[in-house]
Amino acid sequence: MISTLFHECSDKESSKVELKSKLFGLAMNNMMRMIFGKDLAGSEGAGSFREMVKEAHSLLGASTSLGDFIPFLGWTDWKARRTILRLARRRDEFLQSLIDEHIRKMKEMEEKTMIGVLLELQNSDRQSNNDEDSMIIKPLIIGLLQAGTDTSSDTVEWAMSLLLNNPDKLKKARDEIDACIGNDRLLQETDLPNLPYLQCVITETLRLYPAAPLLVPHESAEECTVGGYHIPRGTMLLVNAYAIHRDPETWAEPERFEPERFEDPKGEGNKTLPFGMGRRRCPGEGLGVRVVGIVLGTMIQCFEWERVGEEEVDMTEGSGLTLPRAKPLEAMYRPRESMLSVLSRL
Ligand code: HEM
Repeated sequence: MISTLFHECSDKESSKVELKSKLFGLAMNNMMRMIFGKDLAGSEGAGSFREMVKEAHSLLGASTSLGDFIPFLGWTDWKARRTILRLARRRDEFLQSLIDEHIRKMKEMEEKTMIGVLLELQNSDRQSNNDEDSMIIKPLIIGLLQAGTDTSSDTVEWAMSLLLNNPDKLKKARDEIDACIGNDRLLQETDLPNLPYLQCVITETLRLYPAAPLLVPHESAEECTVGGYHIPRGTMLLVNAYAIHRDPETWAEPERFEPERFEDPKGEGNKTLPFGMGRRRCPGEGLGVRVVGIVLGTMIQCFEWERVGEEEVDMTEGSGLTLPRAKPLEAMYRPRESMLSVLSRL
């Protein structure tokens, strides 16, 4: 993405870029490379799969189904149910074609991929049959693509929006990167532990804009009491991370973007839960934090970023299972003079 941004802009003057589609494409390709060992950039399937992920997240938002709140009105959701089933079929066909292609090419492939390992396990288990395995492998991949793409890309987009509205924080993050890495090479994963302020920016972004604002709906396995409320078995439970993260009883000036609140481990400390908690906590947290750190850090390291106009970036939120921006982020950018030699080698 950095290389594309560099080659798409002019050397000296600022160019305008719409970041959402670029960031989502990057997250998607990243996951695809891990799962299938190949980059789907520009392929016909990749574009439509992106649309499918977006559509699924907007349909699966906990607040979009009336029947979840008033069960006898469940029939009013018939249209959404039909759309979800159609979407599931399309997604299934797309993934099946990738799995079939992988099986055909598997012998020639040198690198191990996640799908390769799963298919090998399938072959070594004589008890299994192909249909049953597809029923395990495909949902696993869908879960990863669904959970691991726009969560990361939306977080980078929100972080950049916040930084554009707070140029002093953007400068502070850039100064830290320059001091730690310099301008002779690109930021790498191993640099992240040495960039505490960048980490604070990410934590503060996830506090204000948690990628899954109501986490993922859970169901009580047993009858229980929570905060004095009786919860029958089988009740859908939503955790409002968004409200917890902005609770004025917990946070000083909760609406303010203040990465510094996480600098002091004894300060407001880690009272956020953007990845959930307990056994169903996000298993992709480590990967998500690294991907967001590398992408955001490299964007800050390589380019000067500015708002498109004088007015602040509009921070209106969209809806769905995840928390996208209502309008894709547009920004002005130009390569940093000091990074030109690194960028021109990409
Ligand atoms: C900034 C990035 C991310 C955020 C903020 C995030 C957040 C979350 C949250 C809030 C949950 C629900 C936890 C709960 O209900 O208690 C979740 C679940 C999940 N996440 Fe993430 N996630 C991110 C990245 C990823 C990545 C990169 C992957 C995969 C590679 C991933 C895979 C999953 C899976 C498979 C689940 C379902 C776990 C289960 O149901 O047991 N996530 N994530």
